[in-house]
Amino acid sequence: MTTAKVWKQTQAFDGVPKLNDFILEEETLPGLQENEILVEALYLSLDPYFRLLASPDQSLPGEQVARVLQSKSPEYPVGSLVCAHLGWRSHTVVNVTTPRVFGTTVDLINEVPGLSPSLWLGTVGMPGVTAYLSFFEHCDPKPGEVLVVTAASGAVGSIVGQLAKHKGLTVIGLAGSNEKCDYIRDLGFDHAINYKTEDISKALDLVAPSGVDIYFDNVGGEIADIAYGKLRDYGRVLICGLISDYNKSPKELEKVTNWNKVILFKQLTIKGFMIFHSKNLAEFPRVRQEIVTLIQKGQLQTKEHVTDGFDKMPAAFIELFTGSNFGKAVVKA
Ligand SMILES: NC(=O)C1=CN([C@@H]2O[C@H](COP(=O)(O)OP(=O)(O)OC[C@H]3O[C@@H](n4cnc5c(N)ncnc54)[C@H](OP(=O)(O)O)[C@@H]3O)[C@@H](O)[C@H]2O)C=CC1
Ligand SMILES: CCCCCC(=O)/C=C/[C@@H]1[C@@H](C/C=C\CCCC(=O)O)[C@@H](O)C[C@H]1O
Repeated sequence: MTTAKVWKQTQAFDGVPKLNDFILEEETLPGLQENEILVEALYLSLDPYFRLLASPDQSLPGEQVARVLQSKSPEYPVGSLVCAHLGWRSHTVVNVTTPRVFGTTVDLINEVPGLSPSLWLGTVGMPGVTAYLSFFEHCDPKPGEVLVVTAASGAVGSIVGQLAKHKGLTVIGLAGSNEKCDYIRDLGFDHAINYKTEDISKALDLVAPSGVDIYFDNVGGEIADIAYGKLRDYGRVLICGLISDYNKSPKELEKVTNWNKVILFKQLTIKGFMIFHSKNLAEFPRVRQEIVTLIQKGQLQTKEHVTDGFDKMPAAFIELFTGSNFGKAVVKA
């Protein structure tokens, strides 16, 4: 008999999630049926989108890297590592033939010497593939252009900025502390703006006096509103995330500018991107390999914010909304 520790939500979130919105429970797991495996979580991912998807009626969402402890599926031998949407659980019995949330599967990890398997939750996983696909396939980037990216030191933003530098763009990152700004400059970003202490509009005018070609939006709200105002003719906006909105009720959302006339006259393109759509899922193996190669060549730096202990899941999740994470947020179980 295996006992699993499982985090559950006690009540609907109201504003920024609080520690008492979560409770840790225990579950006794059943024995294995055909095609089932028992896995133990090694690393669990914390992602901003949980804030919008989580509900007290459902288990808490999210991917984890886990080790197979028992197996009734020959393709998933004991000891192998998997990456899958299993939620906030220490142990799970999962049927490997049943598609999981968003049509995802239980993926075997082909370990790469020198790379921590936790990266399959970050740069080598969903956030890295998001950055790669959304930048290359939806931003139409051209050498010499100017790109602005927000949440720039984070899982998605730091990769977008580095890829844009490799492509020959001028890259401006916005981040929430001087330490984060120093980090993205070290990554090769041309300019870093601390959006908490600087006048964003003036700072952008200073570093991009001729305007911006691509705004890669991870935050939405007031910051996005300022960035839209800096776009030049044929500018592009890729809406990847809106983290500044996730904890707000509809009434609390900032009033933003009506940009329609500017979109028309400047012939701007505004696109949304969601990684877990079948077209993007099919691209994971190819893009994962491209990303691993870039890391191995030293052309892509990764940064993780690892919190030790499954019992710290809620606290580590809340940190995403205070900016206390510095790099891809993962919990080591
Ligand atoms: N469309 C898609 O398919 C996907 C979208 N996303 C989105 O990308 C964005 C970044 O996610 P991810 O890289 O995983 O997370 P990060 O690693 O960037 O962590 C979140 C960061 O967001 C910043 N932040 C938090 N609150 C605010 C706020 N109110 N205003 C401005 N910045 C804020 C903080 O950095 P700082 O200290 O700089 O403020 C924080 O560290 C999110 O919006 C997420 O939803 C992610 C994956 C896939
Ligand atoms: C829930 C909206 C999140 C906005 C941006 C974001 O972080 C996306 C993250 C995706 C996430 C989206 C999850 C659910 C969308 C459901 C839409 C629907 O059809 O109802 C998931 O795809 C993994 C992250 O990449």
